[in-house]
Amino acid sequence: MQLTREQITSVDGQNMWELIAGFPNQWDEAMKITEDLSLSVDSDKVNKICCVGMGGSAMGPDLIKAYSFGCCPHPVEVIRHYSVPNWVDENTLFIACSFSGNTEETLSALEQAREKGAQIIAITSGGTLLLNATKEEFDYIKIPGGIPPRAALGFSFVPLFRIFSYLGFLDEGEEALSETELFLSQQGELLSDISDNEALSLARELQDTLPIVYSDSTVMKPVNQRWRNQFEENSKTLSYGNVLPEMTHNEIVGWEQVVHLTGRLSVIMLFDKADDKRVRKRMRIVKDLIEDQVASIHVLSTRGESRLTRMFSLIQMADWTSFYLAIINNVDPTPIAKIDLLKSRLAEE
Ligand SMILES: O=P(O)(O)OC[C@H]1O[C@H](O)[C@H](O)[C@@H](O)[C@@H]1O
Repeated sequence: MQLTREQITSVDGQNMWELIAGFPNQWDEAMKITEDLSLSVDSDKVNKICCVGMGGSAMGPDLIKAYSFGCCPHPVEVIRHYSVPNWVDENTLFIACSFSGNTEETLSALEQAREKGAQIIAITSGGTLLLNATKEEFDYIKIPGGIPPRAALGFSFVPLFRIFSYLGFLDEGEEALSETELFLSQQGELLSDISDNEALSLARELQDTLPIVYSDSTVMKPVNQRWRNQFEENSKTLSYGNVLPEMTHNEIVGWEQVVHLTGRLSVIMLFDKADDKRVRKRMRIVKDLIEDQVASIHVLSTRGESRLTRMFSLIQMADWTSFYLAIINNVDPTPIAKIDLLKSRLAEE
């Protein structure tokens, strides 16, 4: 059954539709903002990279970490906390990512990294982070503001791509950025056709279930995480996930005692052509072993040529699927009432 425009506009009060549909343009804008990037970081000194960010602003760092897994010569760590690890020092490239520039965990971690003499770059649209960057004169990339951080993934990821590329840490270049932009426009056209599209059909099959997302643990790990985060923030639907091979050493056994949930769980398996072959085989076996306990099981494969395009092909699918699930659930995808409530309670103490 198709959706109507009226159905969408009556639920999507703050126009998440526009943001998801506008993602390819955002990608293009982010490429333009960062095309003449120049940094004062001393790349010869850098021997490890530590990124900090929370929620939607940790997704860019997670993606660059996974994307550069096979080519970056240095370890990359992503911190989602007030504190930084003891190893952060003057040879650490420390990238602070906060869309608003006011997230307390990110600001606290940044302060510690400053004290330890790390080389700092900030990616933000404003707030205290931008203020600190200008006052304390560390490198920053200013991105446009005014939208929910999770809808600003192009603005948070492309600068990271450009930083890593500038420092010579990547094996794919500009052509991967352009291929991704073109791919996102073309796939976006298909996924925004409300008469019938893949994301909408998937959302319908997921309705009234708890979606569980499985994937390989290297390149696809943050893509897996994006699916869950978007189900949670956009669709207001609890989602769970895990990565292979690890889950085949413990979690798979847990499927023995979920009889009371049979029919209430759905599984999404994310595949990429570069997945480890043994992991791929494990994934297929897992599918066989759990198939009769789930409401539905969906195998999704990345599309496109470059690793970058492939990762973002399923990110865009996640964004649209979570959007449609929100509309089907009759909830506005934009507000995040529970996070707002939590923040106001935190401010009381
Ligand atoms: O990007 P920031 O402004 O630092 O925000 C990070 C996170 O903060 C809040 O919890 C928002 O509700 C999240 O959606 C967001 O991703």
